[in-house]
Amino acid sequence: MANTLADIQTVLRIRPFRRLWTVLGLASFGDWLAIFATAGFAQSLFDDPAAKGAAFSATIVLRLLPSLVLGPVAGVFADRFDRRKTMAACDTARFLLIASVPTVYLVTNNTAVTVAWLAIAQLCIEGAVLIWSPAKEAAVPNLLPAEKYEAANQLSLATTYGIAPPLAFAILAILERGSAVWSNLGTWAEPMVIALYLTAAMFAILAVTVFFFIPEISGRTGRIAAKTSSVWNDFVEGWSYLRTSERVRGLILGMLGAFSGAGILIGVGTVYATTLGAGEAAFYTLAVFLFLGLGGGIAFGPKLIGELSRLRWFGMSIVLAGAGLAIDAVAPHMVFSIIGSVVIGLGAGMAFLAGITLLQRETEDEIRGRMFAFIAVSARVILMLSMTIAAPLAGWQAARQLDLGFTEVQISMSRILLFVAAALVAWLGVTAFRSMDDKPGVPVLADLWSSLRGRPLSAVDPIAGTGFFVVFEGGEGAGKSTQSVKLAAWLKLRGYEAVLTREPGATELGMRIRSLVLDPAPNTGSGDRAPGPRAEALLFAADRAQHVDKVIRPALERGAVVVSDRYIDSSIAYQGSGRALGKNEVAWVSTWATGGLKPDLTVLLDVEPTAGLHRAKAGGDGDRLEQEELEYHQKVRETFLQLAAADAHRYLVIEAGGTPDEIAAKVREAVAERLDIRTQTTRTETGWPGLDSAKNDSAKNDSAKTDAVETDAVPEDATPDSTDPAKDYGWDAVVEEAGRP
Ligand SMILES: Nc1ncnc2c1ncn2[C@@H]1O[C@H](COP(=O)(O)OP(=O)(O)OP(=O)(O)O)[C@@H](O)[C@H]1O
Ligand SMILES: Cc1cn([C@H]2C[C@H](O)[C@@H](COP(=O)(O)O)O2)c(=O)[nH]c1=O
Repeated sequence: MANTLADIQTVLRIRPFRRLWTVLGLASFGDWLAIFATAGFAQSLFDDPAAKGAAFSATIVLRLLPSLVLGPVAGVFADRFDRRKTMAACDTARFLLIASVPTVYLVTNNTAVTVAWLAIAQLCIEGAVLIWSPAKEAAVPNLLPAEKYEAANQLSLATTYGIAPPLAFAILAILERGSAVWSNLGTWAEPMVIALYLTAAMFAILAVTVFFFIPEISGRTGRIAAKTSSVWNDFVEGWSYLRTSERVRGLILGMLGAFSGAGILIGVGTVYATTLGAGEAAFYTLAVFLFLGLGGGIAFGPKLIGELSRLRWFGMSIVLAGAGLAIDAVAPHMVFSIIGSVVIGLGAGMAFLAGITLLQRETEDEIRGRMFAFIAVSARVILMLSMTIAAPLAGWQAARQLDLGFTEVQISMSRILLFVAAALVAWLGVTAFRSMDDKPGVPVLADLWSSLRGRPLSAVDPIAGTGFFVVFEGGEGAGKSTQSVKLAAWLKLRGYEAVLTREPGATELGMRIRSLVLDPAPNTGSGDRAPGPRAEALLFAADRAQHVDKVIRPALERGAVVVSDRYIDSSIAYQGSGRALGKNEVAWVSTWATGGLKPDLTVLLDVEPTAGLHRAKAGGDGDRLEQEELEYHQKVRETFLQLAAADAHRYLVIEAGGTPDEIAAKVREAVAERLDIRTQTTRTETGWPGLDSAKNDSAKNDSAKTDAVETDAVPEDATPDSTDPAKDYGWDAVVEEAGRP
């Protein structure tokens, strides 16, 4: 998934996209030229410096205003009409409008008329942009396979924000510098007049290119031909879609959060820069680093995060931008502010790229235009609002010095606002993460770390049922089999469907694997019959994959309580640590093998290895692993204890020196407590007949519940299926245990 230059080359080899990308490049270039050429042209109409400044900002503001009026319906155009014709029509409109501005000036030679027309033209140009952009964004996915969207977006963003603006500025600079030469030719040769005609010509070329040379843009996967609903219905449909799609809502929320942070940052920027005591240029320096971070995030983000889920990446990037804002808020020195700005840029750039790509992927063709329009408009409104609120507030109240001992920090309103922005952005990032997470239950940092190394943790395969999964772990002879049987018998007697199982060897395939890995002294003949460490790890993982697929998952889906003698932790301890293959590596293989299935409770029976081995071997030689050195078993024990300490909630550690019945009582207590929690939360949704009947029984006779193991018989309908090795395992012992006086 991580993009390389090769991905970008592949994308450019797709002809319709290559043409659209060229169009996009020209359009962005034209847009930047149009913005600054019209603003520059407005300035040039006045001599007074104050009027010049006002004219410049007024033209920019005029461009933002239409989004408030036209914004809500702009996306409807993109979804309702042929996108190619919509784009060509908008380009034609931009050509005519931009060309009209210098023409009116040249024809009337009247400043008032020109200014009035300029204002009208500006409003209309922005209207055209508002309709053009969502049509373009929505068209991209129809020209490319989904896995190429990200590379295409990298290319588009780099063109729009990296190549087009400097080119536009360079053209304007050349025109200004050369004005001495061609201004003698007449008013028509004034730099900004030429710039506007040049821009207009660009849009004429675009209209022709889009209309005649990229027919694929018209090709829709949606239901354009059958559209009969009204514009109003389309508008309402866009809003309803937002309400129903949690992922798209999370995406939009996250993006708007990032824009509000950006607005506050821009609003307080200049005042904040003064608190750093780094001179006038501080603001511009920070802006440069912010944009460097932004470009870095867009260009290298996908490569950096490797295989991380894009849905997770989006939320994380926004939180990263929030962290950057927090760094800026507390930075005692310009160097820290620069670091903060780079971090903000990185986070924002990656969030922007991930956001656009995900929106293209997650939204259906017929609604996509409205979603892009919604983002474009809301982003503008939020940017304007946060800037206008933050800017005047930033200067309110003088800054105070805070002495930290090693350095002094200025506490000012601008820093407080930055902190508010940081908290807001981080909160929205977390909210977006939660509502979009495609790997619930998979630890975030471990997933990030594994993804950076090219091995993302697998998403947990969901389980439909409400079963409960208990695992016994521990070294050799710790008493796992003894306790598994006792627990299964106790559960059966309470009316649960208890499935007693083990690793390795709970399935037919597993039995074969068991003899492959455990049979002692296989080093006969060529001497390579004993599995090497990696083969051993993979054999245990293969046994586990089969075990989960054929025994554990189906049982949990039925609502049974699964009691397993060993599971993943044994691999982590014996192969990861004992064989020194790496605990994380081995855990990753097993997580993949099991689809991320974790036990609800792991009972670790901790036994000193010498004592355990003595019990387990019972005078014999033991299996291949039991024959390992004592040091090996010490490492195994330590690893089990470390695993338990790292997740205390999921583990019950019992010192295995007590009598079997004492240990069994502790296990029962822990299981009963957890099963009660489970039933309280899930019973009304799904029911759990076994448990319900047990509960009813216990309501009738509470004392019978505690004495059940001693007095009840194993229910008849719980007879195991003799063709299934998992059910055969230990069954006789369970029956015997249940009938024990
Ligand atoms: N609490 C205990 N105290 C003393 N002996 C015990 C205890 N629990 C089990 N044993 C005995 O120790 C031996 C090994 O017990 P068990 O098979 O249950 O252990 P295990 O952990 O499953 O062993 P393995 O690792 O070989 O599978 C058996 O003979 C059993 O009767
Ligand atoms: C699941 C699993 C097991 N082992 C080892 C641990 C024991 O030595 C044997 C199993 O014997 P038991 O009498 O059935 O307990 O296999 C392992 O090394 N890795 C594993 O993942």
